[in-house]
Amino acid sequence: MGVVSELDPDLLIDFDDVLIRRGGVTLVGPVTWKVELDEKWVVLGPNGAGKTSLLRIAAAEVHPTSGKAHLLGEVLGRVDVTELRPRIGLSSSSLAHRVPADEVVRDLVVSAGYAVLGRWRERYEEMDTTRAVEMLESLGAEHLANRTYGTLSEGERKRVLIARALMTDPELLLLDEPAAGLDLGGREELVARLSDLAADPDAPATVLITHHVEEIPPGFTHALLLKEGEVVSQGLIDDVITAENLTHAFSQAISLDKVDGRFFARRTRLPGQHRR
Ligand SMILES: Nc1ncnc2c1ncn2[C@@H]1O[C@H](COP(=O)(O)OP(=O)(O)OP(=O)(O)O)[C@@H](O)[C@H]1O
Repeated sequence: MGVVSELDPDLLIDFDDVLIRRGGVTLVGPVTWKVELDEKWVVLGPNGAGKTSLLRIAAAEVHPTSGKAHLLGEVLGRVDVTELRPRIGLSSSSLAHRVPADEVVRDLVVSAGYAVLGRWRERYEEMDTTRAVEMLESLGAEHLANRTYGTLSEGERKRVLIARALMTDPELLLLDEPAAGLDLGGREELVARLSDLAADPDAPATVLITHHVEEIPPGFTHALLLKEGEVVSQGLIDDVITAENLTHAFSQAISLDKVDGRFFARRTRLPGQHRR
């Protein structure tokens, strides 16, 4: 009798009580979380809440200490992660720091398909180069194709790394704090590009980590809010990103506005509270 897979192919992330523990300390979890094919998620929470730890399971970089993690219809722990990883596009600051300064942007993007960084050895196919330029175009960065990575601004680097993450036509796109370190113009440019991506029916399911509600691109559909490793709330974005939930997660009285699909948060001074 054959083994019938019970895994739903439309579920790209299917975590059941996943938890990561190191040295007796729980970094994140238990988290039960499902991300479907057409969903765009934001993972939000204070410093140290466990966002990157959770994303590292989704990137097949670490296995949970306990719980079950299904990724792209495969069971983490039973699948060869080297086959899984090309199906997942990842942009993170740890990756950004590993890129050699003299890497030419076009080669950096093309090399994603070969899972190499800082190695220009193969003669890449012309088709790959064409696709790399298309990916750069989709992030408004085609003019940077011939530049070396070390000469780019922070904002340009972020856009180039997202183009690289999209190069393999991944089923799942993971973006760890893509707007960190950007100035207002850079942030707004990136938010607009990610909003365009969210509206593209061919775009992969996406998970974006951020600390700031202002960085949530319009069109993102769902949110997961973490505090001290645990889920405060998760689900449709407007149900999760609320003043009440943010107040709880950030342990401060937060008021929230939504204008033209964008969120804006600030601390509310409680009655009788004076500036110190
Ligand atoms: N290898 C490790 N060993 C011990 N503790 C760790 C390890 N990696 C992370 N941590 C701790 O786990 C907690 C969660 O870290 P994580 O990086 O996932 O949080 P985060 O929400 O992404 O934080 P930030 O917003 O500051 O980037 C933090 O307290 C961190 O210090």
